Formats: sequence, structure tokens, C-alpha cells
Amino acid sequence: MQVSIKSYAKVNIFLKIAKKRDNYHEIVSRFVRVKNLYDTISFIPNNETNEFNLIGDFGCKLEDNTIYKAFLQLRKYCPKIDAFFRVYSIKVEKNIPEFAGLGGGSSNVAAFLILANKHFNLYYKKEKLAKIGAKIGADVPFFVYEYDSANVTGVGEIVQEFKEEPLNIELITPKDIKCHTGNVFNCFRNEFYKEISKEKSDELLSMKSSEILNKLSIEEANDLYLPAVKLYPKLKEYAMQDWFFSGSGSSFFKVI
Ligand SMILES: C[C@](O)(CO)[C@H](O)COP(=O)(O)OP(=O)(O)OC[C@H]1O[C@@H](n2ccc(N)nc2=O)[C@H](O)[C@@H]1O
Ligand SMILES: Nc1ncnc2c1ncn2[C@@H]1O[C@H](COP(=O)(O)OP(=O)(O)OP(=O)(O)O)[C@@H](O)[C@H]1O
Repeated sequence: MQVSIKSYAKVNIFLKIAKKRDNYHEIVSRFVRVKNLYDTISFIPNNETNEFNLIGDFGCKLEDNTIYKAFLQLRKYCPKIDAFFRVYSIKVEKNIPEFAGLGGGSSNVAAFLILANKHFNLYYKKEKLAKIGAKIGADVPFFVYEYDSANVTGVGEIVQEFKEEPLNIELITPKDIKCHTGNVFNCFRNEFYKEISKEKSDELLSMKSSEILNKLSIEEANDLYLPAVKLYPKLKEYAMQDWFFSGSGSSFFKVI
């Protein structure tokens, strides 16, 4: 029985805004999994608390933890998991930095749902897991599908595999800068708002990631870069030639 799963980070090769949807923004993006950066989530048969027990190095309270939120959602469909997680703990070896644009919280949700789906023989389809998880984090559907590379649109709920050669990603995450996704989107909306055209978006979605990065500058590739720099000017110190920006920051990456 599988009791452990890798929960990978992602980068956004490009990230453009298509339109507003209430308080959210519809994105047009290429997501790529980072093969060499992952958390490990395990179910371990050791829980002295007799309640849900999450062991790991997190910067938030249990109630705010995305794995706990995923447990609460899944329990609605499958009440028996409640008894299981009074006897088992969830242990997370946390390597993906938080507030880094690498999707750590969403990735953990997807990994938990995939592992629970196998462990409890639920046989839920990916579509169902993606729907359950999307309530918790916008990037969960991408991680649920386990594609190495995908085009992601809507508010993250539309995921289409993009077949291309595997990419090796090098990352730099400034330790001293924590980018708040909501604040970066707000700044984009108030001061930098623009929408990508249908033609441009179709063009980018059909191009290989390496071609996109050869063609675009860091500002052109990611609409959230300039608002993030406006809010967190220290980011500029990390911006180097040929490096790109992931999500709402703070991580920079390049393909090696
Ligand atoms: C931009 C990306 O980093 C791309 O990978 C993600 O889609 C962000 O995903 P996330 O961190 O899971 O975002 P959430 O926690 O769902 O949203 C945080 C806040 O960011 C804003 N937000 C987020 C995603 C989105 N497409 N539009 C938004 O405007 C909303 O104000 C929201 O309240
Ligand atoms: N399982 C989790 N792993 C990481 N962060 C979590 C988790 N659960 C809740 N959080 C909280 O969520 C916030 C940021 O999470 P996360 O690291 O996913 O965001 P991010 O780096 O902004 O990613 P992205 O913008 O790509 O979605 C922090 O407040 C963090 O403490």
C-alpha cells in the first residue's frame, strides 16, 4: 500500500491575464513541474493526539493549512477517513518555500488527494479530485493531473497537457521576500491592468516553452512581474539576464 507521495513545485513559463472574473483574474499560462524540488507527504501509523495531526514545518496554523482544508473537503465525500486520521498522522517534509510563486500549498492539496484516493481505494477520477481541490487553491487542478507541462487557463481549472521535451529548471527564491498573491493581483488590477488578445494567447499556448523563453523578456512573459516589483522593490536585486519570474513571485527561474 502506497503511503508516501512527492508533491512537486511548478513554475509559470509565461503568465498572462485574459480578463477579470469577480475578484479573480482569468489567466493564460504554461505550467511546468519542477522535477528536483518537491515536498514528501506520508501517512504514518503514529498519532497520539486522537485528532487530525499534521507534522511538518509550516508558516501557518493548522486551520489555514491547505492539507487540512483538503482533508475537511474529502471527509464530506468519504467520512471514514476521519477515523483513519485519528490513528495515522500526516508527515510533510517541506522543501518548497512558501510565498514563492512555486505553488507549494496547491501542490500539497493535490498530492494529498491523489494519495488518499489510492490509499482508500476511492477510484475518484482526476476531474473529481481537481474540482474538490480547486476550492482550496487555484493551482490544484494542474497538480492533480500530474502533467510535466500543461497549458492552464480560466482561474486554473482548465488544464491541457502540453507535450514537449522535459525541461530542467534552475530556481532562485529570495529568502527575504515573501510575495502575497492577492496583493500582487490587486496591484496589477489597479495599476498595470491589460488583457492579452485571443491571437497572442493562441500563439503562446502553441509554442514550446524553450521557444517562448527565447522570444520574451521577463516583463513580457509574466504580467505579474512589474506589479510584484512595485510592491517588493528588492526583487530587482535578483533579476538577472535571461532569468524569468514565476507566478506572483518571489522565485526566478531559467531553463538549463
Ligand atoms: C497566479 C498563480 O500563482 C499562477 O500559478 C496562481 O494561480 C495563484 O494561485 P493561489 O496562490 O492558489 O491563489 P489563491 O490562494 O486561490 O488566491 C489568492 C488571491 O489572489 C487573487 N487571485 C488569485 C488567482 C487568480 N487567478 N486571480 C486572482 O485575482 C485573489 O485575490 C485571491 O484571493
Ligand atoms: N501546505 C501548505 N504548504 C505551504 N504553504 C501553506 C500550506 N498551507 C497553507 N499555507 C500558507 O499559504 C500561504 C502561501 O502558500 P504557497 O506557498 O502555496 O503560496 P505561493 O508561494 O504564493 O504559491 P503560488 O503563488 O504559486 O500559488 C502561506 O501563508 C502559507 O503559510
